[in-house]
Amino acid sequence: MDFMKPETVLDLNNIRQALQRMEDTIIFYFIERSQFFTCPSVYKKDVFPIPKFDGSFLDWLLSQHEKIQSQVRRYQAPDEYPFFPEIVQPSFLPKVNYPPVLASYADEININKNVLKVYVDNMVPGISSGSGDQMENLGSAAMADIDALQSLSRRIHFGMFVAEAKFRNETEKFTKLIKNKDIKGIDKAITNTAVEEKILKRLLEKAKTYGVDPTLKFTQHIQNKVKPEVVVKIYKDYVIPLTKKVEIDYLMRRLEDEETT
Ligand SMILES: O=C(O)C(=O)C[C@]1(C(=O)O)C=C[C@@H](O)C=C1
Repeated sequence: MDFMKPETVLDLNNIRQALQRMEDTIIFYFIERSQFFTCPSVYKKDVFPIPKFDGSFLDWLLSQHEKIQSQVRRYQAPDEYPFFPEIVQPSFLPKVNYPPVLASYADEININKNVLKVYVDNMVPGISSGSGDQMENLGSAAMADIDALQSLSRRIHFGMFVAEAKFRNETEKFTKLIKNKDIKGIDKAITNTAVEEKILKRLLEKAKTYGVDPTLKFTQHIQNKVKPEVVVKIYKDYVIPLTKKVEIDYLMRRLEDEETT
């Protein structure tokens, strides 16, 4: 996939390959996060006296990262969406002229608030090595969170490329569904159960393999760094449904944008 060549970005096979590659990244970041306890203090507001900031320690650290990363053009890339759009800064680097692939409103579709919430509430408890705070590891846990969150966000917002490719492949069918505001119909049209099942099967194998020291593979009582069933459940309950939400949010507005059609 090459963002300078739109035809490669709108090929559903290429998009699925990119999503498949992201599974590796996400599993490895979960493995990194699994070294630490849940560390609830990282996610609660007003635990630490952060100067001039209203939010949790993670909100602060992530927003500071985004502030810097925006200055090296991270959020100009069509596949990157910030958690704190209000903090994004202009870059001193020259602008990259990405050829438009997505509709002009794509930047307005940002479900990172949902991503952050399900990550903290539903993913962290499953991947952490224990419950409670480890005061000496708060920074390390939050840094691992940032990596995991950014890779999850990229995966989920990739739904827009999937949606655009599907719209172009079956423009008439989607135009009708969108005109009728038929959300259920759109949901059905974008769902491919066979693809989802394949993803979940592959994740189970990947999590089993990546989470074990290969030199211990043939010993008894091997311990996975992250429970493979937890990774599968996270994808089944949150990652895939949120990707579909992005696809639907994007498609519902697709007729606003005549130019890209
Ligand atoms: O590959 C697709 O067709 C997608 O829409 C992506 C995805 C996913 O999140 O992986 C979501 C919905 C489909 O049912 C299958 C897979």
